[in-house]
Amino acid sequence: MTEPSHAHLSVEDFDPAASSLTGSVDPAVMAELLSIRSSIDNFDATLVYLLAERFKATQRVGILKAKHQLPPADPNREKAQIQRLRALAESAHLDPAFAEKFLNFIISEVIHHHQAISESHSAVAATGVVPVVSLDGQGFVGSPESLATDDGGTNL
Ligand SMILES: C=C(O[C@@H]1C=C(C(=O)O)C=C[C@H]1O)C(=O)O
Repeated sequence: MTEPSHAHLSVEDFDPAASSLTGSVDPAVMAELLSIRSSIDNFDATLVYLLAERFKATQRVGILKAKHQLPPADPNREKAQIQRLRALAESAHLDPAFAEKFLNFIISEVIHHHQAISESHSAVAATGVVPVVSLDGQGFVGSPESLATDDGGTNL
């Protein structure tokens, strides 16, 4: 049986030569394909790091909003961001519709995080015992003591 795609694997387990084409393609073509794929793998790694940093920043915004009872979403800010991203995409020869969809996808995830932070924050204010949802949505981090700090216990 093959591993389910969500099984926890470390970076070292990645096989850059994994392919459904192995053995059925001219070796020179395969070599060129693998060479281009190694750049794709670097881009994908960079995207993960960039997204992680962006979510760290938006988590700080979420904590600030929760502390000051501000709404999770800011539609006018989003409109301005989308206009800018569409213009940047055009100048970079990237499909602006794709850029908009991608940004909206990320923003909607951020808003979910902000709602969760806000709910945790209100619950802690009321009871002093509800922990904070982790950034990856896989569980909880922090405690009432850590929430007393500006970074929600994340050391941001
Ligand atoms: C991060 C913020 O919260 C939300 C998420 C945004 C984003 O991911 O860029 C933008 C606006 C808000 O709807 C913010 O208000 O700056």
